[in-house]
Amino acid sequence: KRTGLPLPPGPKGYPIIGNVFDMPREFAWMEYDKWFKIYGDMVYFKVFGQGFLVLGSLTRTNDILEKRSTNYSDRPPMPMLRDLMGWDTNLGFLHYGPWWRRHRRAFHQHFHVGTVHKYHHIQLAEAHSLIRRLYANPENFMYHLRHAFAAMIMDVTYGIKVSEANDPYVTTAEEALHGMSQAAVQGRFLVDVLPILKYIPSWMPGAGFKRDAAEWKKLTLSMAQKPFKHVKEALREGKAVPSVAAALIEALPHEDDARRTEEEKIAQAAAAVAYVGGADTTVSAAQFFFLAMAMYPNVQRRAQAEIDSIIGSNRLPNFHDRESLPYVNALIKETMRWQPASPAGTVHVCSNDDEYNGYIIPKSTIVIGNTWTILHDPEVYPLPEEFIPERWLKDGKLDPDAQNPSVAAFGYGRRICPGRYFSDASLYAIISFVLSVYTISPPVDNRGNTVRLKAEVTSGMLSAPAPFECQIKPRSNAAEALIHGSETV
Ligand code: HEM
Repeated sequence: KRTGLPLPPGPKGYPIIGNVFDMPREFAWMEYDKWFKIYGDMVYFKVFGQGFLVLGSLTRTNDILEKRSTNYSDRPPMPMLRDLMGWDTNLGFLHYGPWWRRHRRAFHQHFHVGTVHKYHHIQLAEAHSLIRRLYANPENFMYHLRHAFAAMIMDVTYGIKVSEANDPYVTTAEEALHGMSQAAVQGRFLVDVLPILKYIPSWMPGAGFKRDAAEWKKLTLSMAQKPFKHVKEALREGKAVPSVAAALIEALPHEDDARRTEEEKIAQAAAAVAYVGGADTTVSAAQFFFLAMAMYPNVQRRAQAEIDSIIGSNRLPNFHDRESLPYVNALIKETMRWQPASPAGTVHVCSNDDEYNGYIIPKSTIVIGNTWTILHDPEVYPLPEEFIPERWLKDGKLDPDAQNPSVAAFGYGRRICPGRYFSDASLYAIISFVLSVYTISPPVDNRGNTVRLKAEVTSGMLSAPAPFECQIKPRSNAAEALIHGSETV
């Protein structure tokens, strides 16, 4: 209140505890969506003195998170994750500043829009393995999608071909990610509210969180160190295959150089974050695609008709075909919009007191861009709950004026997802292959009736479809031949 300006509007709270009872515990993005209808498109609330500002329109995210991004690109302190569980080198959690910038640069040089084409052959090969696995066990499609993305990212990042099941690198990464998602739930660990607790000895009663954190930390470190070490050794023995980690290691200063240790730390972290950033998000988007196909058969038929007319049934799609498949591209955009994997984005922090539109936004306010609301704005996307790829098309082509889901789906400002181009290509490979050879349909019950599927999602930091069943059947004999064939590109 130093400037005399008011705080933005929001639910009235109690002294000291603030809005602790209003703060949504589950499906926060839906709750915020309701608040915008009451308080307007920016809502401020406090929990134990910590201010939160939730933004509910593209105008607000553009004005605040994009145009003022120098002041809104920090992350909150996360004592449990960062100080105790070893996630302090993760680009996504780093405080904004020169150290973050160095990590971001290291990552960006291997995942920017002009370079991701180098990984297309890996993405196509893994999409092919996916359609083979779907043939063998279609009921495990959710798992197969996870495996497909893990295989893509491990090959691209480390040149490691993961095994079909129980791969040690993948198992460690998945366990580390599980620990991270547990600790990322706001309010789950008291140490995140009272950071001083991180100093209490592990043996003390009530310090169970420290013992848990120590176990999780082993996984976090192992996830980053082991595959990186593998590449270092392969390089030393002259056996390394091209990979992001190999390129990062080869660009390091000489072993005797004083800068080496620090640069190597950055290289190791930049490689590891690819799995962390991409796994849950891209996989969730691919799973939503399966759900959409099972719910919207006409959309699926139209996409398949396009593929059949452009590609025929004697080969699988490749990246050269992409421009000629506007409907498939529209379908990918609609997947990102319909059920965004990150519906409440990732929190940003305001570094210095700011004034905006007659309001004060105090330093340290946690700012949330509510992606769900932006991508479900009925003025921009009529019937937002429905899956309608046609909304992205005009005269049979992608409509350049349609508001792209990437205005919100990948976050905002300087922290916008640097893996978005890789993710988009991964989804294209998976979606175009699956549509070419399979028909996805809803399950049937014991009496042979079709089960009506609904778009039910999980809650948490990220959103994925709640477990569902569907039928996945080859479209024809020619499709079966493609599934078992060896041709990919
Ligand atoms: C559907 C797929 C994906 C979605 C929806 C998604 C979404 C996001 C979001 C919302 C953020 C936070 C942005 C912000 O703070 O405003 C983010 C950050 C990040 N993403 Fe992604 N992402 C996806 C795929 C990927 C992939 C495949 C990778 C790696 C190859 C990746 C790597 C990262 C990294 C490293 C960050 C942290 C950036 C930073 O804090 O500076 N993401 N992503």
